[in-house]
Amino acid sequence: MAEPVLQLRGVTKDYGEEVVTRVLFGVDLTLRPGEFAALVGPSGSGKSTLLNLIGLLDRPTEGQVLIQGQDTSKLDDDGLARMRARSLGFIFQFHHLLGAFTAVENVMMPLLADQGYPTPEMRERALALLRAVGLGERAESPPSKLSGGQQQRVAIARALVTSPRLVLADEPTGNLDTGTSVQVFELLRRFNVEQGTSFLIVTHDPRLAERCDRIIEIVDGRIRRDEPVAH
Ligand SMILES: Nc1ncnc2c1ncn2[C@@H]1O[C@H](COP(=O)(O)OP(=O)(O)OP(=O)(O)O)[C@@H](O)[C@H]1O
Repeated sequence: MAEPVLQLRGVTKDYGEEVVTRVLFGVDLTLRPGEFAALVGPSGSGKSTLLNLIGLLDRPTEGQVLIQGQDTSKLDDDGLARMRARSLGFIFQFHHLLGAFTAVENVMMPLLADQGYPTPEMRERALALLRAVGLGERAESPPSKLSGGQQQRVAIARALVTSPRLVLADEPTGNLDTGTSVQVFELLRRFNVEQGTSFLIVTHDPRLAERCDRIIEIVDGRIRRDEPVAH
């Protein structure tokens, strides 16, 4: 069987120093290449905390996070940053596009972070992604001239420009109306099917969760349910 893109082994997370609060309790989770999974659960249950650990933005108190088989607890901060740039893509509820740059420049940013200076190939790659999300004509527009759904499509192009093996999406449609949400969601699904990219999508919307192949539910810092969705 193909190597998992993600493995969590006994991951716990505590916050605070004098008063310690445990928010994740020994979470085990495996995601395989091409999986399209929803992460659901009540507010405060630990979804964002878990996503931050998987995204290598924070370290677990105990346990291990393996990305493509590599134990990330062995990496220093530079190693984590490289792993993040090479293997992971991020999509947030609020897209965090940079207002002073055009759409295509925003999409190029993760490539720049890796290599340091822009090249014509980077621009071509970013344009190809913008065309793939239906925004080839808007490449030179600043984010402020785009609708909410268009801005989120630029953010998706930016997340995918490095061909990550795993994309982490935190409420990617939380800020959009229902029709636009479905369009944005279908776009993620298309990349999943066409490129085999794995997705882990935090959502509060049960209808969107039901469109995924697997639903992982977290309650009070523990996985309470993890099952496939019958389509
Ligand atoms: N930096 C922090 N310091 C202390 N406590 C924190 C910190 N971040 C989160 N928490 C606490 O950890 C728990 C889990 O929070 P988390 O943001 O992971 O939940 P969530 O499931 O993502 O919630 P929501 O759906 O509302 O975004 C909450 O009780 C929260 O108050």
